[in-house]
Amino acid sequence: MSVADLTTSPVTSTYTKTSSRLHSPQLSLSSTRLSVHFSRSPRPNPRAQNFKITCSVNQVPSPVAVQTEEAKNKSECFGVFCQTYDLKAEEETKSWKKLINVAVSGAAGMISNHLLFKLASGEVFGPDQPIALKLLGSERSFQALEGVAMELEDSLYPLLREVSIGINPYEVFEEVEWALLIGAKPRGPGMERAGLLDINGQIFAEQGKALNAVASRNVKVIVVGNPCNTNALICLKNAPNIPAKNFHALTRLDENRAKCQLALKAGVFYDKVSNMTIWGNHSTTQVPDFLNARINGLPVKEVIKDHKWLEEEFTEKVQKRGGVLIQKWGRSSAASTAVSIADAMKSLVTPTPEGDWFSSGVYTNGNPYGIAQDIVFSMPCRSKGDGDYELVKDVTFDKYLLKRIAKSEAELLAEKRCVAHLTGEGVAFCDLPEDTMLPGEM
Ligand SMILES: NC(=O)C1=CN([C@@H]2O[C@H](COP(=O)(O)OP(=O)(O)OC[C@H]3O[C@@H](n4cnc5c(N)ncnc54)[C@H](OP(=O)(O)O)[C@@H]3O)[C@@H](O)[C@H]2O)C=CC1
Ligand SMILES: O=C([O-])CC(=O)C(=O)O
Repeated sequence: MSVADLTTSPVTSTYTKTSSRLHSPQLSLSSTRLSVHFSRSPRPNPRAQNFKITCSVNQVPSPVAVQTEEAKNKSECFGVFCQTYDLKAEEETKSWKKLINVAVSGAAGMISNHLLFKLASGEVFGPDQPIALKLLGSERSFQALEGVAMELEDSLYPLLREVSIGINPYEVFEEVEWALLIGAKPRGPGMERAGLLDINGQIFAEQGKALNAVASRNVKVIVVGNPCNTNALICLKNAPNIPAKNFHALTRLDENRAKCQLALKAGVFYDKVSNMTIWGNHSTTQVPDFLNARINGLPVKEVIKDHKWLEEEFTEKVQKRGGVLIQKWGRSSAASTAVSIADAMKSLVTPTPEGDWFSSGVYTNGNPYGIAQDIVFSMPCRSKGDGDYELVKDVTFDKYLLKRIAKSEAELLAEKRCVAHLTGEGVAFCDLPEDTMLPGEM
């Protein structure tokens, strides 16, 4: 649609998507206004070279409404974050790093409500890293998203330089260096897991396409929305121009839960537990690895002699921790999930302590453990702090561990068959094992 079309015909579409970088006018619908944004790509400075028209739905904008001032440049900027300021000068005087763009989907949800404030405070990227938050919601949540943005305004975070809100992933993901994909439909009563895989899979297929079209070529993607491993697989398959290695499914919450349980049993503080791997799916088949984990630098089995507890109670406690919490709290883990997302990000931007590792659900191609190729599986990783990671080679396996890993692997292969229509691999065929559940399901 062109400006000429807009001036002569009523607007009927709610918003449009583009399949490539934004060369053409973009429409987006908020609850009260329709904004048309023109941007030129590539955009070295997102605050330059833009023109914005803001008009009410059903109103015909006049060409004189086209505004070119610097102050109106940021598409979808929110409130105080639309003020002009000289970030470059501040970067120089404060020795700040270059602004980093972080997109968060499901931004009006419970997990985001904790995470956004951690990100804005500098807890993840450090006190010298200014940040732009790009919040993705939907028509359903737009008003709530405005409320979230208002709370961010009122928090006066020095490092938070931009907040923008939108419902079109092709706009929100533009040039982002991190994408935290949290938004997903929760599984409701009576809903089959296959149904959840399909509904949420479609969200992640679309978001993968949008990332592929407009995000930074080296964007790091953390998928949180469940079923997160298979959603991450769908997302990366729809983003062929972004390295598959850059996609993560969040299993850090499971790692943190496992460390806590081992510390409790051993009677030590949880910072004494290291080398904790979660293998496999973020589901009740996940495998918390007590064979390679350490307490005070010693193998867990030397510290906790009750091996039956390790194999049975410990493993099940970690697998079902989310469900027990839902029973107590009436809703699923939000604060601890946000903490674990921050932990997962910090693990990628700071060097992993010597000898230790962290868990993340990552793409299996080329893995040294013999796990099936072409799925997203939680495995032990190390990072130099550059946003990238490598898989840890020096881990050992025994029969128990291999058998459990094989079960989680089989589950993920079945999930993959269920979403073949979303990964470009043909006709879906769903034969999920019956006991497959999310950690929050009991
Ligand atoms: N990997 C992990 O360790 C964990 C993963 N999770 C998962 O994270 C996700 C988000 O959890 P949480 O923030 O607590 O959930 P909330 O229900 O609070 O928020 C989820 C957001 O998802 C969005 N959404 C997208 N599509 C739909 C849809 N079809 N129906 C309803 N909402 C939709 C909504 O935002 P909008 O309307 O803006 O799209 C909503 O705000 C869930 O999938 C949950 O299972 C939770 C805990 C741990
Ligand atoms: O099942 C859920 O939505 C919650 C979840 O993932 C968890 O607590 O680990």
